[in-house]
Amino acid sequence: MIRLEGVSKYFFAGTPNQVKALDNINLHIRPGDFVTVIGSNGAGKSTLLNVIAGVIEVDEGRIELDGKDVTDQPEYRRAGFIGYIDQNPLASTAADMTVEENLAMAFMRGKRRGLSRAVTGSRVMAFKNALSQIGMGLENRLKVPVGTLSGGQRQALALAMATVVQPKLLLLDEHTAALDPKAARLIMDITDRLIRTNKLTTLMVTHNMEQALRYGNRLIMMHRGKIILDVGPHEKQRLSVPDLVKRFTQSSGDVFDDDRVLLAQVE
Ligand SMILES: Nc1ncnc2c1ncn2[C@@H]1O[C@H](COP(=O)(O)OP(=O)(O)OP(=O)(O)O)[C@@H](O)[C@H]1O
Repeated sequence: MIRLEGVSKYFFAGTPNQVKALDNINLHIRPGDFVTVIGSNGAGKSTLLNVIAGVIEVDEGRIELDGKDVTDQPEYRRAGFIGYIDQNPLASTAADMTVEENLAMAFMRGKRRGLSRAVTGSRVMAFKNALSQIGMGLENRLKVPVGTLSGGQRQALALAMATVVQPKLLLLDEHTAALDPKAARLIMDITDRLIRTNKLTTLMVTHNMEQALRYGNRLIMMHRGKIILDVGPHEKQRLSVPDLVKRFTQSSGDVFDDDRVLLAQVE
């Protein structure tokens, strides 16, 4: 489904501040995989999602989606088949547009027609259907400006937008991190249900190790631009948070230094 071969990404290349954010990444994600991604500060997790989405160009290596080389494909072309949500509810939805206009925009992603033709009767049915899967009653608030919704409702809408047209791949970059704990749990439950029901192939970055262990069928851990741990469903089920911290130290030779990750365990 998605395959990364020898992918590297540098920032400030050729300067004293050069950072190798991705260091020869090889990764194969199979259809229906729900992969959680965890790692230390600046490990390269967001960069990994960004190169897959086409937001950032790679310096070395290639990216294949469904056997097709998409390495040089721009972000707007990939947006037609990749859903992407980051942690900022203000960025994932447009405040001055209504719920249905936001969905219309998402529905038109990767298609050629103009936005003006987007909100039609049959599409409203599709929007209502996507929103009712979320289960927050937003299907009854289609005309409401998104700026009046809570952060949790906006991330729920972002999930509906990312899935109103079934994406080949869903990328989630700490999409619950900016929410209060109750809203974060709700959005995570909705996310898990959507992924299972629609069998969505998903890559989810989280700073919460418990979340990384509880959800998905595979877990990868990153450190300094490399994947240092890749565990499948059976091993993942048996791992605890202290096991993960220990495995990090064994694989990296470093001490786990991300306070957010460690503090998240007592949320
Ligand atoms: N646009 C950029 N310009 C320069 N350096 C960048 C840029 N984006 C990321 N980096 C650097 O690349 C490295 C990887 O960053 P990235 O954001 O991918 O890590 P991360 O694992 O998501 O970190 P965190 O969990 O702390 O958000 C870091 O050293 C970071 O400072």
